[in-house]
Amino acid sequence: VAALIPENTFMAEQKNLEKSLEEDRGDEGKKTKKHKGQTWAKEGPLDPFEMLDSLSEEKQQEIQKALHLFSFGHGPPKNLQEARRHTYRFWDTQPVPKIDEKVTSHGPVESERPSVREEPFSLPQEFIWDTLNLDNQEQLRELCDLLNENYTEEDDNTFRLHYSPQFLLWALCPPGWQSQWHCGVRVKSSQKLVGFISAIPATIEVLDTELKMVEVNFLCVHKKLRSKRVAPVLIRELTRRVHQQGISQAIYSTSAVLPKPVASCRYWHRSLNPRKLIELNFSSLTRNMTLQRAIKLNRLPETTKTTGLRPMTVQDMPVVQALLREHLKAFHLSPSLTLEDVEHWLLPQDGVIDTYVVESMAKTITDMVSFYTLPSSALNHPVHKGLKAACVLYCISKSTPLLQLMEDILIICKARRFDVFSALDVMDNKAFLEPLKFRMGDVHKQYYLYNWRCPEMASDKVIKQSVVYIYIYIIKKN
Ligand SMILES: CCCCCCCCCCCCCC(=O)SCCNC(=O)CCNC(=O)[C@H](O)C(C)(C)COP(=O)(O)OP(=O)(O)OC[C@H]1O[C@@H](n2cnc3c(N)ncnc32)[C@H](O)[C@@H]1OP(=O)(O)O
Repeated sequence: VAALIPENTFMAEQKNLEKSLEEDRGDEGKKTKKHKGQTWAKEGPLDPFEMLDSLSEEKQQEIQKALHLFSFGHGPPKNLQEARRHTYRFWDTQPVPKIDEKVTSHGPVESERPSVREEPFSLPQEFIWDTLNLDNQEQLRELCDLLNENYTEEDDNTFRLHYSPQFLLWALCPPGWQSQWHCGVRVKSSQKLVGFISAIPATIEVLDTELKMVEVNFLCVHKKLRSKRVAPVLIRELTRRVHQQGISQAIYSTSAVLPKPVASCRYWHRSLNPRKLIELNFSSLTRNMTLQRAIKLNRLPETTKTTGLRPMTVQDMPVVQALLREHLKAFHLSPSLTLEDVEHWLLPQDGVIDTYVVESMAKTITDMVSFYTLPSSALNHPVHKGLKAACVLYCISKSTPLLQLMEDILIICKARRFDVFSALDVMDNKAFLEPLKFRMGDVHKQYYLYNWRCPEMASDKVIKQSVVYIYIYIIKKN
């Protein structure tokens, strides 16, 4: 790395950027000063973006591998012990409970309406804010590229996410979406998109309180701009834009441990194509396990058992909504879904979202399972081009035994050439994970509420599902 990057280039850039961002971090313990001109890139020895881009793909990958090796121990804490030792320069300034706080009460951390500043938070002069217009194909494609190349937490360049434009429209434009909540950062000179954060509207039941809030997702900073305090500026700017609409609470989930999780969940994975997963190094063979035994262990019946299991249609929407409403009542943290929400989030869309329902002899819908599709591409693999994952969103079984229903869904997914099926241990999922041979991943997912205090809850009391798993990271750790 040192040989490829002129000495001090990144250090100098980082100092300038840090300085500029600090001037805007008034509430990170420093007084806000007026923004002074910055000398990022142009007066430095070389623009690091141009320099790295001019290298061959092979060299860039070598650098990324090296950065990955040297980056252990950096980044936000991954567990509670690390969190207790970490100084949260940004998060300690936000209306969230402290990491060690014993929360026993419910309610807003700050109940007064915040005064909302009119103008956006300022960026170093080489960068500009850009509200993305996702109706514009070009901008949607740019967002796909940013996320597909940068939306992984740990990257050793073996896999790349493959969000499609349709998937992002599904995830980012549900009923009530607002374009100002699709908040991007571009390099002024080249217009390259290098940062993004989003919010979508959500009505969430937290215990017995229904709150209109936003769900924050797709926080992403280009790999070459990491660790420069860009993320806090993106979060502040999005918060300002959400406050402008009179909303003061948010829900979000990350694998990082921040102050302070309301619930912690874990990923589980079911191999549908064990040979491929092993060849791709996603799964590994444990001691005493041969490839043949792994294939046998994961074998599924050829045909499904449940009569009346079929894809959901528009006509099913009201019944599915009622089924969900009834089911969600049992949970402490759950979304409240309108008919339009059900249409948007659950109605099957090829390559994005699938929902299967069970129609009884009496023509009523008794059960449902939904899952979304998350493909990724394998980089530099001699045989395999990519990997197709299904991630469960909701499963409700009222009449069909849960194990039978889920096994049938696994059979359908295998027939549809999914390689792996993933689930979090939220809702009632624990009941089918081990019996159906899911394997526990070693990555946790923490759920957070912004500006809302509430005691910690067990994962099986949570039903809020985020549609954006950082899949590659999760699977490889399995
Ligand atoms: C009322 C409305 C409110 C709306 C807002 C509600 C809050 C929403 C909150 C966001 C919900 C997002 C939900 C999702 O999308 S979760 C998915 C997050 N994205 C990724 O993992 C993709 C790959 N990684 C990246 O792009 C970067 O590493 C990111 C952008 C994550 C951090 O960039 P970078 O690595 O270059 O770091 P920095 O130097 O700029 O900044 C360092 C500061 O940032 C804190 N940090 C690090 N990672 C996260 C994280 N995932 N959530 C919140 N904070 C995070 C960190 O503790 C430190 O603060 P502190 O330790 O000093 O205090």
